[in-house]
Formats: sequence, structure tokens, C-alpha cells
Amino acid sequence: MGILDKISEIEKEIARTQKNKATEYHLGVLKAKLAKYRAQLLEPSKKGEKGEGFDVLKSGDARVALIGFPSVGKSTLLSTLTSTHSEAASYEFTTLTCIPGVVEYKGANIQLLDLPGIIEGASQGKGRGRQVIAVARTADVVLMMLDATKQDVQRLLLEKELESVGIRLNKQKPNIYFKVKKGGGIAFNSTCPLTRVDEKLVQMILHEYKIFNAEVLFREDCTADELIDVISANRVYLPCLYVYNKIDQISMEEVDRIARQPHSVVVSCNMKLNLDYLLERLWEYLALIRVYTKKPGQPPDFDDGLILRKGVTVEHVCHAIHRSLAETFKYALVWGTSTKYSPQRVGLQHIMHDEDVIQVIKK
Ligand SMILES: Nc1nc2c(ncn2[C@@H]2O[C@H](COP(=O)(O)OP(=O)(O)OP(=O)(O)O)[C@@H](O)[C@H]2O)c(=O)[nH]1
Ligand SMILES: [K+]
Ligand SMILES: [Mg+2]
Repeated sequence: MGILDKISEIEKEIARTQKNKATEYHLGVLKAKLAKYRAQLLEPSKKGEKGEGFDVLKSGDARVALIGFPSVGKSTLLSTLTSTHSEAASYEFTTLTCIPGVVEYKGANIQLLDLPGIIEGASQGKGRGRQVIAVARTADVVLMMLDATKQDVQRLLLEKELESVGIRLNKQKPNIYFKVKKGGGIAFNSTCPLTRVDEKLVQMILHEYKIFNAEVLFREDCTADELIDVISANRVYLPCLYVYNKIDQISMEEVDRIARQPHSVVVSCNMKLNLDYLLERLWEYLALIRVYTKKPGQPPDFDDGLILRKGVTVEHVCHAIHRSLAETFKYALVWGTSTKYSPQRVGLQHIMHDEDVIQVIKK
């Protein structure tokens, strides 16, 4: 039996097993088995499986992958937002490789990747599904493009495809501490009441992975699936913005309904509607900040800001300016929303905000 058959067998068994207290352990083990087989499926089997035309180098400050069914308008969006042209046409699978473009926004260079359309079964190798998904895993944000004139099942189908290969959209990593040990058995603990798993189920799942010695600490009320995510190290957690295109074809009421859904933006690439707002939201999901440097007695350098991730400290800023700056660092003066006073004297651990100005004073 091939892996795909095994997967479909287990999926069928999960589907026909009633969910209740008595089957809880059985289901947990089945899910762990399923996760294992799917992980095997992801391992590159044939040489060169990654595929010509998909190994695009990362460049710029962040990477965004355009994922969607065929002909939803992905290439049209790339050609509209960047100076790169990507062929668009009314037939499906116009795009067959990964086409990179650059969106310049707020001084940042954002790499936008146009990709072939994916379809149901993509994760199992249909179309160019596996290559597309491999690229999606390397992105900082997924732009899932949807056709606003079509039913919302397309979104669920795509989410399922990505979910089945370990991509988690708009989800936090489960707060479970997990460490495999050399001996001592399974040490299981929690810092809160657990309603979805118990020690026995956790043990059974770990045994399915042939893990007999480990430290497991639940810091929140997680499910068996979330535990499996933590054990399977190949999970990625990505912010995802759902972009509903072709709103020129639907009623205002429908546009209004879709626009109110969480993580969603409505646009028309052909009519260039709402693309500014799309970029604004994308910026928010990328969680980038701009930090401006200033030399003593001179105005800040607003033309050449540093592009960094939200949550960076002064120490990160020093590294971004010069490799050895943190070593000769005495203190910094910061102007902006991260401080109580402007300027304020801060140390290396101070967390920077968007549009802060910094002046580093050396020893
Ligand atoms: N009505 C309407 N049509 C659009 C819009 N954006 C794109 N299209 C049309 O949709 C069709 C498909 O566009 P593409 O950009 O090729 O779509 P794609 O997602 O790149 O398709 P594949 O590469 O085949 O996966 C083309 O005929 C476009 O002109 C839009 O905003 N409104
Ligand atoms: K197309
Ligand atoms: Mg295309």
C-alpha cells in the first residue's frame, strides 16, 4: 500500500469513528499516524522534485506568496503592484513557475511571488501543488487570493490543502513545552486545567512517534491536534490575508458582507479598486517597522530608514547598522512612541516602535 492509500484509509477511519469519550484515545492515535504519513509525503522523493522555476532567491525585506485557485487574478495583481509583468489570461494554469516581483512600500522592498494556481489535491502532488506549497512555506505572509464571484468553499478547500501539509494560517504556535530526553520516561505536567487531553492520551500519541522519554508541559488547554503539531517539527505558522478579487462583478451588498469577514480585503485588480488598502493591510500583517538613525547635531535620516521586524530591540538596531556597534554601545537616545519622553536614554533591551528615531552613543 502506498502512502497516499494509507492516508486515505486513516482519513476514512477517522470520518467513520464517532467522536466521544470512548473513542478519544483511538482518534488521537489515528491523528498522530496521519500526521506522520503526511510528513513522509512532504519529504522530497524524486531528485529535482523541487522543480525548475521554483527556486527563487529570497530578496528584500520580506516575502509574500500569492496562493489561489487558477484564474483568480494572481498574475494580474503582480503585474499591477510591481514593475514585473506576469502573463494573465482567461484560461487556467497560465502561470507555470514562480514569478518574483518587488512591491516598494514605506521604504521597504517586499518580494511578491506569483505562483501557479493550486487545486484540490495539490498537497498530494496534483498540478504543481507540492512546489507551490514548498514556496508558500518560505513566505512571511500568505496572500490567499479568492474569486469573489465564486462560493466560499474555495477558501475552505485551500485552507485544508495547506493545513494538511503543516501550514497553520493566522494561528499561534501552541503553548506547549516539549523536549525529548534520553531517559526518565514521560514527565507530563500542565499549568492550567486540561479539558481536551489527559496524560494517557498524551502518552499514547508520544508512543505513536516512538517517543518514550520526554518532558511535556501544557501551558494552555490544547487539543491532541495541537500536541501533534508541536511534536511534528515541520509546522509553520503564517499570517494570512484573504484577498477577494473581481468585486467589479458582484453587488455592493455582497462586497460589504465579504469585507467584514476577519482577515479579508476586497479588491478588483482589473479596475484597480482598493489596492492601496490592500497594501496597508499587508504592511500590518508583515509586522515591519521603520527606524530612522540620527547623527549628533544633524537631523534624522528620513530618506534611508532601517526596515526591521516588530518587537526588535535597540540591540537588533545596532546589528542592522554595523556588526560591532553593540560591543561599543554606551546608550542610545530615542525619539518616538516607544519612549515616555523624547528623547529618552535607553539601553540595548529597549523595544523599538515604527518610525522611532535613534542616536547611538558609543563608549
Ligand atoms: N472581472 C475581473 N476580472 C479579473 C480581475 N482580475 C483579473 N481578472 C481576469 O481573470 C482572468 C485570470 O487572471 P490571471 O491573472 O491570469 O489569474 P491567475 O490567478 O494568475 O491564473 P493562473 O496563473 O492560471 O492560476 C483574466 O482574464 C483576468 O483579466 C478583476 O478584478 N475583475
Ligand atoms: K489564468
Ligand atoms: Mg497566473
